[in-house]
Amino acid sequence: MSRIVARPLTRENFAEFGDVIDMGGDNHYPINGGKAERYHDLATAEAQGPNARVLISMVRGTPYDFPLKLTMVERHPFGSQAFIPLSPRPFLVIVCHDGDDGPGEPHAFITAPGQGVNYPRNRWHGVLMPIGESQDFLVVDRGGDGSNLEECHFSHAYEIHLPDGTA
Ligand SMILES: NC(=O)N[C@@H](O)C(=O)O
Ligand code: NI
Repeated sequence: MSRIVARPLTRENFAEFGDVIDMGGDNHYPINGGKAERYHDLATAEAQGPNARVLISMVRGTPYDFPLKLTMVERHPFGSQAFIPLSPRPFLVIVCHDGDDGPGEPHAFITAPGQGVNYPRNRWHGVLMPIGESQDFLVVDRGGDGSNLEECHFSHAYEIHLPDGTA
């Protein structure tokens, strides 16, 4: 089984896959007379297809055991999907570029505590994977008619490891 070790997620190394949702970017400015700072335009929510609209939901995810046997990734053909953690804990992010016939090799990242991600429409990704304990997330994705879920089961599984020292 191919072994993949997750690497720390940064704006730079995740840029080819999607958007990072945190306060580490440069696009921020004061609002409300200086009583608040807005971290602006971190990601775009995409919603296409019949009766499409952008949804804001919450998800309580249960943790996965590691090393993880990754057998499947999914994508959403009609819209993007963002996961913003409501607690300052890292979670695992799996993404793939498009391959010749389905997803390419998986790339595994571990977020910084509190960091969220946005998968653009049709980005292959692993399902939500908390680490160590249950974690709540805000989810921004697409609602509407039609099937917005496409799954791909790999012909061979991948063994996903967390970096040494991850809780
Ligand atoms: N179905 C759902 O809300 N979540 C998945 O799409 C996922 O990416 O975890
Ligand atoms: Ni998804």
